[in-house]
Amino acid sequence: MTLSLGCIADDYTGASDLANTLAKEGLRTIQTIGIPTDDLALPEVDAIVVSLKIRSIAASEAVERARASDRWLRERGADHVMYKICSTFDSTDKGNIGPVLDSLRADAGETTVLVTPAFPQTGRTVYQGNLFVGAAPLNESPLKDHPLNPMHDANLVRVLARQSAAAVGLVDLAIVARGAEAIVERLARLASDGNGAAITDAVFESDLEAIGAAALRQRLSIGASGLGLGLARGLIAAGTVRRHQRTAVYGKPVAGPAAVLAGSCSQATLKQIANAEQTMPVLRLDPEKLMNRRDEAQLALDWAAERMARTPVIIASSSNPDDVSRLQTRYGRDAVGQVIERSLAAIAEGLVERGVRRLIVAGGETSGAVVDRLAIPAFQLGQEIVAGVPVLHSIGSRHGDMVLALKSGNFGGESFFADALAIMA
Ligand SMILES: Nc1ncnc2c1ncn2[C@@H]1O[C@H](COP(=O)(O)OP(=O)(O)OP(=O)(O)O)[C@@H](O)[C@H]1O
Ligand SMILES: O=C(O)[C@@H](O)C(=O)CO
Repeated sequence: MTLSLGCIADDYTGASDLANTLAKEGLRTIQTIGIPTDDLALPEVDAIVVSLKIRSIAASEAVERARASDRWLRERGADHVMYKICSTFDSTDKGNIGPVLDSLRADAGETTVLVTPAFPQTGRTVYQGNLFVGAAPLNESPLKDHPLNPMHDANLVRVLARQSAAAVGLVDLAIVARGAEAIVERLARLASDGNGAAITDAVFESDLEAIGAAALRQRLSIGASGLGLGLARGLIAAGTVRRHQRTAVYGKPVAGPAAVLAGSCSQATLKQIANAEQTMPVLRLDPEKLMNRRDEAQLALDWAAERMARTPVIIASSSNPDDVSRLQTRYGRDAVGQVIERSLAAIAEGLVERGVRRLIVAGGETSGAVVDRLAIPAFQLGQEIVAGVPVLHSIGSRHGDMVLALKSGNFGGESFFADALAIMA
């Protein structure tokens, strides 16, 4: 297999979002969970998205895993590697976007790396280096209350400069609007001024096409799904990849009970849970009890077992920002995140042991914990449910064929869970 594009995603929902975009644009794409073992049979593809769970771990470990994935992808022929970050630039002053950028840039021998989290389809745009979520600057959006990485600054030039060892410049919209050549010239100028990265404005898909064409002149780029769209269109326009029709469904339909697990505390997920509560049973886990009682997961499984032969069930730890911060003050942010992720992963395993084969998970960290526990090695891309969330068909799962949807916390409309279950039926 010779890859035309290699991608490394810093979380699993982000990986399926990017893989969905690439598949939609005509690239044969699969999502792997980490670096696959040599014995995993993979189909012939144009792009692989290696999913890592490195958004919120120690920077040194994130760097090590990203570098190993980068080496693996390049050994399989990928000339260009995209590092997929969140469209809301989820990170802290310690990283991990800056440290990973610095190390991948050094490995690729690049001078100034193009960075853009813009993804206009989901309302993420960048202007004068400032990230907007819909109409709100990042620091006024719900991301200001994120449980792991609250975002308090919309100016990404500043945000990235705090994380990266190198200086950070800007390719502004006026330059992007002039096209790929103008972007390449600006990057060369920023390189000669000593910048290691360039936040790049983008508002419309045409901006992303110019950005993709410019990025492909280099060996590395960093961004969200919008950048993936630009790279895919650039590869097809250059004739490097032939456009393939997306195959919507692989294999036989998967039967068996369906369940939803939610660990995301985003406003979008909270609304989706409230909406689903009108039509299906929802178990709201008590996070305080999850922190203290070992049998809480077992109780949730007993609750689900009584219902899931008749109806899909939802089990959620999600709370509003005030409750999240109370819990974190009491037990510490990392401890809370990890204990709840572990509990939801244990519940996922118990559900699958009881026959669940269709599973929706809300939240990137939560999805990482669940998919790791289920030890699913890779996914084929199925139908798109909403922008950024595809149906995923397991490859090589020890539980037999499964279909999953890994929903980024902020994605999807209020009826997402019912809509997804209908498509996954
Ligand atoms: N009630 C709660 N109180 C505090 N933390 C919680 C609670 N429920 C879940 N968590 C933790 O909050 C974090 C949510 O992160 P996760 O990545 O799953 O969702 P998200 O950030 O909304 O999604 P995405 O990364 O896809 O945007 C997880 O670490 C989870 O364990
Ligand atoms: O880019 C996004 O917003 C998502 O794919 C994501 O990474 C959320 O975890």
